[in-house]
Amino acid sequence: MGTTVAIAYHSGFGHTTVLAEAVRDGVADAGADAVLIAVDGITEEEWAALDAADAIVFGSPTYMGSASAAFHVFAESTSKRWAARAWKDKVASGFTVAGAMNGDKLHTLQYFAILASQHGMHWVNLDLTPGWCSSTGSEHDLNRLGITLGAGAQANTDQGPEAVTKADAETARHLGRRVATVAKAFAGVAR
Ligand SMILES: Cc1cc2nc3c(=O)[nH]c(=O)nc-3n(C[C@H](O)[C@H](O)[C@H](O)COP(=O)(O)O)c2cc1C
Repeated sequence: MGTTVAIAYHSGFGHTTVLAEAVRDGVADAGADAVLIAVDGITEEEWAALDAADAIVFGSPTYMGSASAAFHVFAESTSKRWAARAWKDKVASGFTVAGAMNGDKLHTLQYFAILASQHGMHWVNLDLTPGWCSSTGSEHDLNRLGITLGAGAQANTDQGPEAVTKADAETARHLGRRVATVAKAFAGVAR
């Protein structure tokens, strides 16, 4: 059976969905299977897909400096799995988008990393050096926001999903590739 990466995300206005789809494309680039799960309408079949996945990538917009309320509802719904250690040794990572360049999105990624650690999962970082930090850099650079814990994006609040930049989508795609590559290496070793 192939390696499967589940992308468990919430999106209020479509920006996070664009990133989730980019992560999915990166997973496919690495030759693994991706499952997109919108956690605000999660079904029993999708819970089973999360339980079966080798890796879970968490995604949410940054709302009021943290993951959205809908994502937090989902996270709290994982407590029985936490108690059963059901997700122990799965690979994990995360991504977020905010209206501001900073917008406190690091806090959202840190929250995802703590959620993963509560479950005994193995957090995978972005592994991209910061872009857009020299006279030769630009907003078109990969990892233009210079975040390393996961993938971060900025999208104008007065625009729809088309506001997600190519650079940020490519950064999320990179994360998908990296998580899938690590999950493939882990398969049959840690779990
Ligand atoms: C309730 C609410 C809270 C927000 N809080 C923040 C915030 O703390 N920092 C920020 O930069 N943007 C904030 N934003 C803007 C969103 O992060 C931004 O519009 C994001 O792209 C929305 O993603 P989505 O379309 O997937 O929901 C907030 C938006 C809403 C609706």
